[in-house]
Amino acid sequence: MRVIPLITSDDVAKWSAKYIVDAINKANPTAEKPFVLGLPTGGTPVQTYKYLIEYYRQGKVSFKNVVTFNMDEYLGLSANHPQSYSYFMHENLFNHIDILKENVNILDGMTQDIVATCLAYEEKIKSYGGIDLFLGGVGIDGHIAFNEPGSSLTSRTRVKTLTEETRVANSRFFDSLDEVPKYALTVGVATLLDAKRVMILATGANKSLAVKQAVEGSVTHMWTVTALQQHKHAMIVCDEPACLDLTLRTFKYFREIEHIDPTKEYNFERDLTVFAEYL
Ligand SMILES: N[C@@H]1[C@@H](O)[C@H](O)[C@@H](COP(=O)(O)O)O[C@@H]1O
Repeated sequence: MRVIPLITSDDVAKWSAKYIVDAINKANPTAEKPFVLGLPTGGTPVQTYKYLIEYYRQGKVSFKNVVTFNMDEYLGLSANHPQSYSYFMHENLFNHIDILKENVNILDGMTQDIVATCLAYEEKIKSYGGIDLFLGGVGIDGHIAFNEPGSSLTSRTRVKTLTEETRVANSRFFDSLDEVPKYALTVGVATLLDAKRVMILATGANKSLAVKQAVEGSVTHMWTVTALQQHKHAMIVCDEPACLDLTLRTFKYFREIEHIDPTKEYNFERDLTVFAEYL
């Protein structure tokens, strides 16, 4: 696993946006062979999306030949509900870039046939030859997408019951806790592990235990993010507060190999060139 312990949450956003842009450009996607990008919602990726929009506006990237699959959606919220993940994605990214409507895939929270919807999602991902890069966040309890503690590490897209902790954490986006849905559709841990690359963003001290488990803990379904230890190209990009629970040894080790020196300005261009083999 590659751990990139940056300084600020803005560094995390810059780093991840640059990585995504470079990956898309390097793939040189076409309509026949698009770049397939997995995407999350939540507070963490918002700044990354802002930088992606900026790159697009500067003409440094096009999303015309990019196909996206979002990782999850609340069950019972329609696409135009302001708290639905579909609404979030359009507001924060899709409405501001040149992605084609038909290339955006988000699970239907209003589906009448959950099993068929989830199965079709997996099939559609497969039809594109899999996901090239899955971007994700992490919950306080170490969940990825909505794979709550105890989720099977071999799970596929399905419906999940949300934990009280997740509902409380996500209630900040709703008027009250009662309004937070109790269920969600989500890609499974195995769906994530199938992606060619997975990049998890973690910012803020409330994510530090999850980061510790992900990097130093053992693989366990109680912290589903730990499954990434079994992935060939998994990355965790974090700010300093999110690293608070890492041992100093681990922290220094990754800082050193990633050339991150807090006394100097981080050179985003250089590092992505140095690590071009990862792209
Ligand atoms: N299903 C989402 C996850 O995909 C996200 O990673 C997590 C953390 O969100 P935030 O970035 O707001 O902390 O929240 C939700 O539970």
